[in-house]
Amino acid sequence: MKPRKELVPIDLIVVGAAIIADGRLLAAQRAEPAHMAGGWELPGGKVDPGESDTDALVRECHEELAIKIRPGRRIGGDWRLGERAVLRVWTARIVEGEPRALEHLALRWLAPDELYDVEWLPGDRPVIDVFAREGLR
Ligand SMILES: Nc1nc2c([nH]c(=O)n2[C@H]2C[C@H](O)[C@@H](COP(=O)(O)OP(=O)(O)OP(=O)(O)O)O2)c(=O)[nH]1
Repeated sequence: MKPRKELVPIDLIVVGAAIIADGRLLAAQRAEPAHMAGGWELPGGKVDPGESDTDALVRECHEELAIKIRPGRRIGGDWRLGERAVLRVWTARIVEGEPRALEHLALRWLAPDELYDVEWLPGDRPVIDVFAREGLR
C-alpha cells in the first residue's frame, strides 16, 4: 500500500536568501539542470547533513555570490517544492562584498514594482507574493 501523502517524509531541505539592499530584492537565474535553467530563484541550496539552515544560507551565498550575508527574519514556514522537498526562506543583508554570478546565468536587483518581471521557479512564486504584499524590508 502506498503511504498516505502527509506521511511521506521530507528528505530535502533547501534554503533561500531573500537578499534585500536599497529596497530591492536580488534574483538569480539558474544555470542548471536543463529543465530549470533560465528560471529565477533566491540564492541558496541544499542544507548539508549536520548543518544548520542559516549556516547553509551563509555558506551558499558565499559559494554562489562571493558575499557575506547576515540572515534576518524567516519568511513563512516550509514552502513545498514537490513531494519530498521544502524551501525555507530568510531575508538577508549583505555585510561584505558585491554579488557576482559565480554559478548563475545572471543576477538582477528587482524593485517592488519589478518583482514579477522575471520568470520565478514555480516553488518561489508564493514567497514572492509575500514580498509583493508586504514590501521589501
Ligand atoms: N537555491 C534555490 N533552489 C531552489 C529555489 N526554488 C527551487 O525550487 N529550488 C530548487 C532547485 C533545486 O532543485 C533545489 C536546490 O538545489 P541547488 O542545486 O541550488 O542546491 P546546491 O547548491 O546545494 O546544489 P548541489 O550541491 O546539488 O549542486 O531546489 C530557490 O529559490 N533557491
